[in-house]
Amino acid sequence: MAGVDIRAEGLSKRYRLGHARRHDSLKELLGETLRGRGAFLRSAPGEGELWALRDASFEIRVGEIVGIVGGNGAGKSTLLKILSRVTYPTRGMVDLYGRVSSLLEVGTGFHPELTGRENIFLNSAILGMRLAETRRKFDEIVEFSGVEMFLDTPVKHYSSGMYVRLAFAVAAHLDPEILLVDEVLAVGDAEFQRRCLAKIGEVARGGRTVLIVSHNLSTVQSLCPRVIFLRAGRIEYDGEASSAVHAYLRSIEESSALDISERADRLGMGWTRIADLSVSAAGGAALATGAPACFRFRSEKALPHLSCRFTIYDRVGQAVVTFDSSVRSPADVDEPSLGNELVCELDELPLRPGRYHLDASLYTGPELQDHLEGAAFFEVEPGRMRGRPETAGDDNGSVCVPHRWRQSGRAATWT
Ligand SMILES: Nc1ncnc2c1ncn2[C@@H]1O[C@H](COP(=O)(O)OP(=O)(O)OP(=O)(O)O)[C@@H](O)[C@H]1O
Repeated sequence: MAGVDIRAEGLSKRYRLGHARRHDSLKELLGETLRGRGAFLRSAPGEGELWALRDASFEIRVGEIVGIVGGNGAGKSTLLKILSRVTYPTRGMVDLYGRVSSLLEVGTGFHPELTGRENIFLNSAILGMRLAETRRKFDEIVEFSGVEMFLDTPVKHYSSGMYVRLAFAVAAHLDPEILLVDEVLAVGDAEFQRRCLAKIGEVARGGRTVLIVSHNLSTVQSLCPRVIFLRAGRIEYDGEASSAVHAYLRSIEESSALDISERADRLGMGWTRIADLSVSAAGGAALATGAPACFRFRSEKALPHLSCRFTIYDRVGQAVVTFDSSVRSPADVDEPSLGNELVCELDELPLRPGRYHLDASLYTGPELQDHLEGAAFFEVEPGRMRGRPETAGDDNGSVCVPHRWRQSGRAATWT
């Protein structure tokens, strides 16, 4: 049996509240800016303390790829920060038996005044690589990062995307024995994310140990045979990926039963928040495939440039479709009487029968004001899409698209 790479025992981390939140790393500051995390969630009101992580114990064996999932504020980043020694546990201990390379403090080892080229060497040295080894990997790193053109530019002039790409390239190419990745991948474009995921898979197949924090449940399930689900700082489930994801989705569903205004697991600036939302069919009927459906969001305040974006997920957490009111169509209607309500209407609900949930966000311009995971759960009953009966999702996928067949006519006798 393979040896142990990481052993954590009773890891706990306490933060003091009521003080300005300190950013432990540049990535944290960068990440929060990029993801629009505002002060409202992060600086919890009042004095006191918060246990971001409570009594977490686990072992990770050499060569395992382990996903870490959990809602906002569940303690995922705190756990990775402790493992990478960016921060220390209040209680408990962790043993690491390999060279760690982490992508949570992207560019922590980067010096802003130094060029990309210089930073590759600096970071490699920090990670314990020999000069000759770095030289050997240099071209590969540069090629992967896609920042060749800016290699001799100080990284302080890099966009956040370039920064992250170079940091990922360095971390992933330095043959870390343990690679820790914290959602950083969300920053790059789709093509870069695909390459990162492929690289992570390659690192893992090479017998390395990988820990990935992600909100993307399909990515986690496709990459990680084992998943740890954290809830309010505790390990709620540690085991096979789909069971962990189910446990996580169940917990989101429990939260969604709360009154929306009582939910604290939200992100964003908080100048306004989602006060209420409903998913309904026409005339009080049940939601059904191919039938009209209406998604209604009420914001606490009607701020200028308010927009709403929501993504519907199927029962295994796979994103199915996203709607975004800031992307305009000539079919949109401006209706001042709606006040602080945003309504998304569908003439034909393109979802196969099954259970779904949605994550919803409010923006003012580009600024994220509020984000709720599992803001609503709903059931879609069997129905017809343009007269054609649609069967439940499962292996057939979750969406159905209006379409027609052209054929000789003989097949029609089957129905
Ligand atoms: N430096 C800090 N000072 C005070 N509180 C903090 C600090 N860092 C984290 N917290 C709090 O600890 C809790 C866990 O935070 P953490 O970032 O680990 O959660 P997470 O699961 O990674 O969340 P997310 O998915 O939103 O990134 C949260 O309530 C957070 O507000």
